[in-house]
Amino acid sequence: MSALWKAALLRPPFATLTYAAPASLPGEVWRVGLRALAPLGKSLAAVVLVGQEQVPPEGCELRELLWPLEREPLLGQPAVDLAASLAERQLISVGQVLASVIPAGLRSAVMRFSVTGFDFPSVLSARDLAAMESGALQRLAMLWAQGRMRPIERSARDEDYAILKIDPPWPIRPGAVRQSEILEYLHERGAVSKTLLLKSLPKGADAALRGLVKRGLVAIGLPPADQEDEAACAVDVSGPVWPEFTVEQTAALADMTAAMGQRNGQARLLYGITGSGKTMVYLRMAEECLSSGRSAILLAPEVALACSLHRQARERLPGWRVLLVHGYQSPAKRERAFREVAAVREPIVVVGTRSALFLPVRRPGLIVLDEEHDESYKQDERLNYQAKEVAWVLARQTGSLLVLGSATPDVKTFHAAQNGHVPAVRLMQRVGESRLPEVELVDLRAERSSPLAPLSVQALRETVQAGEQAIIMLNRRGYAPLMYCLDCGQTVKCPECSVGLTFHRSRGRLICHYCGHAEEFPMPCPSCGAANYLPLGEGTEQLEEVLAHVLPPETAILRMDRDSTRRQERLEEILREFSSGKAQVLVGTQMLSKGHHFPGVTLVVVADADLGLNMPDYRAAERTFQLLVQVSGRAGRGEKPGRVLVQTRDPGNEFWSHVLAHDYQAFYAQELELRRRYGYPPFSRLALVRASYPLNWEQGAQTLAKLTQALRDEAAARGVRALGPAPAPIAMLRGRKRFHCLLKAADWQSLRSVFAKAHELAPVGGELRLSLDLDPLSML
Ligand SMILES: Nc1ncnc2c1ncn2[C@@H]1O[C@H](COP(=O)(O)OP(=O)(O)OP(=O)(O)O)[C@@H](O)[C@H]1O
Ligand SMILES: [Zn+2]
Repeated sequence: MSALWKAALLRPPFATLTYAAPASLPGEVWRVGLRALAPLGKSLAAVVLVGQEQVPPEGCELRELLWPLEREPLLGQPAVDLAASLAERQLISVGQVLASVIPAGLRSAVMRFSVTGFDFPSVLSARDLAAMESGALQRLAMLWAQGRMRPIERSARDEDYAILKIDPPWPIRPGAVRQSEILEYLHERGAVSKTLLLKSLPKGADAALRGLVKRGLVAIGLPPADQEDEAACAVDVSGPVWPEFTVEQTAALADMTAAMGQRNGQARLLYGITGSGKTMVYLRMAEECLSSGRSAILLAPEVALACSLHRQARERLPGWRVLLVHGYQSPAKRERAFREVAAVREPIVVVGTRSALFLPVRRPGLIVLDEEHDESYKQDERLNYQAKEVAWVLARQTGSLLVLGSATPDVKTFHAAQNGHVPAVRLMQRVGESRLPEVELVDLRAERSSPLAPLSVQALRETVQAGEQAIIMLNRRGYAPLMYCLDCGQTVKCPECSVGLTFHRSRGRLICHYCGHAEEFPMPCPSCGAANYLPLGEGTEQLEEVLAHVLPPETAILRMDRDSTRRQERLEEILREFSSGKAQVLVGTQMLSKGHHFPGVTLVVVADADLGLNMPDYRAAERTFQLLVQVSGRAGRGEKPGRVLVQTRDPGNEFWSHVLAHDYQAFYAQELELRRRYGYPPFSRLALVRASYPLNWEQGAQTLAKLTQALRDEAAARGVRALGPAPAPIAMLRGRKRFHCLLKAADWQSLRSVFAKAHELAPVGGELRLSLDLDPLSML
């Protein structure tokens, strides 16, 4: 009997089906990770071979694979194993995982082959093959073996992108509705493919777009992320000059290099304070790894940080191939990267964001996750995963070393380090002369009207007058988070979500930060029709305005938040202007806390440190601590010492003492005690079942009640604690009512079983959406 293969479908229903290898081709052709054409119903589908099978399926006809889509498998065994393990964890099929990680162009069954020999036409399509008799297929197989039949690779075509060139307010006629629509659209989403843009907007957008291009408001071309990569690759790199490593760096390198050399899948926590030279250690490790003949994967939580890491890697590792891969690149670019990684045989360096873990890197030896505590390592849309876990699985499967680096490790990671599961390597000194800054609390309670206390204003003035730089962080964009109507006492809410609309003054709009709903402002109050508003609270836009008032008039102030950096060039411009010292003051959201190295900064002000602390979330304290340490770490990185002012309305809170002392370990000890007391991770496994249904769905309450019962019964039977379902903190989002049920258990398996069972018992109609978030990061 011919061999049987398990093949994962790369399109719905994403099932794994068993096929027989056809007699026409020799058995060696078929290998794990190979893409192939397989018959499915009356059509053809692209599949990935995920393993062999011993027993034929019962009760259905066994069909044969048609033809391989490539000579060498696109995916190696590690990539297939990784997909399989993630599928198991997320209760989905391998095909679903593979379909999410393989670029679209490589999932298609529409395929052609070039053929030379016998009397075949020179080009054969997949359909032609499907229609052939076995004799013809056998002749083709001879050509395939001789390399005279090849798949025709459709090289991924670069699409034209529409790119916004100017920030609002835009110089267009008030009546230019179409143009305004295009500009708003691009401002909301960043660069998008021209085809998608025109498809999403009403007719007539084409002409309007041409008008905008002519006037220089919009450009058509490669997306900025692709341009950036090209620019970095054009940089002329000279030989690496490694600095002399510090004693701590040397010890860290020695330990981790030894662990990497054992090739048995170990992990290390690189716990190093801000500015202690962690990045330098990663790069040196990468060089070591490449020299030993294996590839290195270096991940950063955000695109801007990945770009910066990529530049440094290119500088330090000349002569090696260094690839940048992240989610803002165009599909064509990502497809090329995927093919390139699959094809190269020599060791390479892949730098990127979380999705880069799924590239089919052949022989990884080192996987680094910088800023491992960052929440961006978890993906919650489409395919759910936590990159840290995926990386850990990959490291064990491939015998690589996993390095998790942070100044403020995830409490769970540090707990694992304390228990000896993930040995910790420490860098407790800053490199060179720089010292950690002094942190002081500023009591904001007496302050009624200004977002800045007199002490902070004074410090800012002194800094600017001394020719030094300051950073002010306020983790809320826009002008004011709430618009309060003085006549009726209501605040303006999003019609689709149970949250207030944020006033964005420069755009003249009220915007929902959750769904993007926008209203022109000024407008009459939706409740009473008056127009007598009081903006409540402050956002970065307002803070920028306040600063312009209180600082000397010649002070140059920059703002960095999601609104001011919609255009990637603008983000780089801001970073450049600030690092070059052209501007003295940088205001922004948590975006500015991460990774950037500004040696001229001597003062950091945290405008509202209480913001994150009061979130309804067991991780609120951890998240706030991490943010404050990161942003404090931006001060005093040069020769001059730094100062950090933390403004709070709750100065008595014990939490601050750890921030003032930069004492991660004291914070950790206190936090761990709380987690133990309330049974939160790392002392339990947590999952959030999210359910939602449309506001006007009549069977909603009843269906939810059934689900609730099923969840509770199953949880009780398995010793899992179930809290809820209760309305979510954001009880309505995009017109859907939302409910949460928090599950706590000792192990992941029981959580999964409870969810699976509930799913089964309470059949989910089309209207009720149900999802399982394992180890949730956000409880909103
Ligand atoms: N051994 C060394 N000698 C001299 N300079 C060094 C050394 N190691 C690192 N540096 C420099 O010190 C600065 C900070 O190093 P690096 O960016 O690696 O720190 P980090 O720990 O990653 O900081 P953060 O966590 O704040 O991002 C960089 O400019 C880097 O080039
Ligand atoms: Zn909304």
